Amino acid sequence: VCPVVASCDEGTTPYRTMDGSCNSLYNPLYGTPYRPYRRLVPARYGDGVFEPARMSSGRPMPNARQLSVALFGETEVQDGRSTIINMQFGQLVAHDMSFTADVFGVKCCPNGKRIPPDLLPPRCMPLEVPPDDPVLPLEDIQCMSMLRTKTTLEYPCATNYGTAEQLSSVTAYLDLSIVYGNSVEQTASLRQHRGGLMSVEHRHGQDWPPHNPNASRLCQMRDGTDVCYLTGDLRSNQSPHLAILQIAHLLEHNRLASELSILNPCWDDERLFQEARRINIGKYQSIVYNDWLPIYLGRENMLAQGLLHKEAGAGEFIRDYNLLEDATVSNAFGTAAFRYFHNMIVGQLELRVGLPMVGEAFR
Ligand code: HEM
Ligand SMILES: [Ca+2]
Repeated sequence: VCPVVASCDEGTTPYRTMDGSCNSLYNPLYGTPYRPYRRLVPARYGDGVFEPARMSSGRPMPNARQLSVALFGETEVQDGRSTIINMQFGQLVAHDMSFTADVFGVKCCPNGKRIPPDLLPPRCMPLEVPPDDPVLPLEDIQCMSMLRTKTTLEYPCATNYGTAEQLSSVTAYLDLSIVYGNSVEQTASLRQHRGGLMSVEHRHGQDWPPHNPNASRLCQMRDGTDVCYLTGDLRSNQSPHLAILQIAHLLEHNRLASELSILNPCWDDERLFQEARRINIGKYQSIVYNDWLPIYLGRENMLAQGLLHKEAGAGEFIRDYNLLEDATVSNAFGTAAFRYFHNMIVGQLELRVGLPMVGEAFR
């Protein structure tokens, strides 16, 4: 079903929509799922439309793994200041903003073993491991699974700009879509529909996200005691560290909804849900902008760029919302810039639970 242009009757709801539509009344679809990534510079495909770019000599680009090893090596550098949570919170933010549609689901290099080119599934472009690679051949890994994603060329709903454009499947806004999902229907399936609460399972004296009904497909389950959570984001089981942050934001929603219901006994389920969601998102955005981003961008730089403001006085507000601003994530940001943080992942992390394809791609 193709997304229809939302009609944003002002005043119908004071809350963020679940799919991010109507944030900008200038273009209600800015930042909504299943739209092409924005481009900072024009695409440069080999054939001008879809084929991978080539060097000016016409030869294929150098092997990406070879470049990675040559440029960054395989060393571990301990950070004297930050713990793993700095990296981990970033992954949560990344998942809130970007998820390339159809990036997973096809194995292009099963268990690290090469598939003969004529048997490769469509859209597969596995990355060959160079023979002199210092790490992967030791584990008998011949290649890494890489899948070219679906683009506007295949997706009938998206505007076709003539060249292939990749699509993001999540809201670009920092709206905790990782907790609440990306559409009205998805959110409805995650809610209890009473007391404004999100669905949870009570085990060992504590609340947890519900079991994922697609566990066998989505998670590597070693045995019946392994868990695979249902959250707003398909990637939430990728590592225990990521799952913990998903759980924290889910439980904070239910804590807020419960507190609000005591303070406001007349509020119905919808009001409690939306008000708790609004506060939860506000707190999270405050952490992103006031605490997390300054570590990397520098508070002074953020102030200079208008990403932060000098503290407003009591009762004062900053009104810098610009409805002409397109919040859509750019391809360069989702594909390159924001993955810079992959450099910060400590080498010995094990991805015991999680999407099998993710574990494989990451190796
Ligand atoms: C244990 C930590 C992490 C693991 C195992 C991991 C692994 C992965 C994998 C396998 C992908 C998909 C690769 C593909 O396109 O085929 C990916 C995508 C991505 N990662 Fe990470 N990552 C981690 C942490 C982070 C962090 C800390 C950030 C940023 C702060 C980040 C940002 C991104 C972004 C922006 C994408 C692209 C998402 C999309 O639009 O589809 N990741 N990561
Ligand atoms: Ca989002």
